[in-house]
Amino acid sequence: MSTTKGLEGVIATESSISSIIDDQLTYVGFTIDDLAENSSFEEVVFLLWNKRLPNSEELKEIKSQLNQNMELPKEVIDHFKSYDLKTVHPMAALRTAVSLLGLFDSEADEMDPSANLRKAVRLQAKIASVVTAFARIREGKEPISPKSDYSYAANFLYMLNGKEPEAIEVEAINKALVLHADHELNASTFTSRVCVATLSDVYSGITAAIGALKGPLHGGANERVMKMLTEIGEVDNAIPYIKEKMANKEKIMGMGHRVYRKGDPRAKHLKKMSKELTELTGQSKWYEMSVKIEDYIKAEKGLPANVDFYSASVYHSLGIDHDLFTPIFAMSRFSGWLAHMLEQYDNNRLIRPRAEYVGPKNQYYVPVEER
Ligand SMILES: CC(=O)SCCNC(=O)CCNC(=O)[C@H](O)C(C)(C)COP(=O)(O)OP(=O)(O)OC[C@H]1O[C@@H](n2cnc3c(N)ncnc32)[C@H](O)[C@@H]1OP(=O)(O)O
Ligand SMILES: O=C([O-])CC(=O)C(=O)O
Repeated sequence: MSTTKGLEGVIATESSISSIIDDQLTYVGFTIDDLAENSSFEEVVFLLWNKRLPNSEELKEIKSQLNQNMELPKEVIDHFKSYDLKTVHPMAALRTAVSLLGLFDSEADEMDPSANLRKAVRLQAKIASVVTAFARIREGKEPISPKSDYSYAANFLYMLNGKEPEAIEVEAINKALVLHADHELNASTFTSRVCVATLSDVYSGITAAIGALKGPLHGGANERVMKMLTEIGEVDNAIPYIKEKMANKEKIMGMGHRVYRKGDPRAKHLKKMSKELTELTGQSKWYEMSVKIEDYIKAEKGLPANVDFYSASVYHSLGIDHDLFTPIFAMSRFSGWLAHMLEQYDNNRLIRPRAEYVGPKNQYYVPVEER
């Protein structure tokens, strides 16, 4: 047997959801550039779950289904209120809340495709409410109900801030959601597929995937990017700071990727938004700092900025708490996880690779009193 550390380059499944070929990302054959410029997040959700774009009736229907399912059970709200949330990371709260939501879903263990699609709608709808309810409750505020005529992105901002969002804010969140929705067999998506390949339920699959996304080598990097930018503080400090990190062999968050070599095609959209929003809010230093870091790491290590890098300054410009950055990623990636789990159920086989044993051999048991 031979091993590939981190399963690099291993083709573990067939999928017709998204593809990365020659640094180009597509969802069901549509380029990410086309979707980022033209589509709504709801349209992308439909695309990933049905593997085709919706017509206008179907788009209206998915929007209304998502809106109608956003309300959370009172028990989830009460659960949040029963903790001292100041010490709780929102990704941990989200992981717990999804598991809890499963207890209120009478179809949680139903396995037929239509039941799984209904659960997908309920889960996708409720995650925006979970993230925003958590954010408000920890500030001592009451959660806000969604508006039936708002888009998914607008409702997220409305439920978070309690005021009508500006068009540019909605556009930024919508685009970020489109860009993060799916990404082939990334670590959290693989986790969700491994979980449901045992024929476990989608709540278990999503809970496992949230755990995988939380880590700093994956979705957790966006929060760390903003921590780094904040530590740097001023544009002139950027390169000395990065040089020191690299001399200490520390990784620069938001840089590098397992699959992309030349560049992450999502990053340019976030970079453009970062420029616009930081200028608009008089905080262009975050964008300028980010560009300096990106150029330096590219020149020194040949590593590209990934999707997490510029999303940090985008969300910061929208006034969003830094520890909510990864939950926003999760909110979008729910759609991809659900698509992959539906695909896995559709053509399932248990995922069970092998390990090459490298531990000691031929040992003899010695009774504990003689050791
Ligand atoms: C949505 C997402 O999940 S995108 C990724 C988000 N994660 C991050 O931004 C965290 C920072 N980046 C990283 O840790 C990595 O680039 C990963 C995890 C994304 C990819 O990792 P891998 O494919 O396993 O690459 P690996 O960690 O083996 O790195 C290969 C080489 O590049 C270097 N490298 C990779 N990323 C970075 C980085 N961000 N900063 C500095 N050096 C880096 C490694 O030190 C290593 O160098 P060496 O060969 O001299 O030892
Ligand atoms: O594909 C990966 O390894 C990580 C990533 O960019 C994502 O999940 O969006």
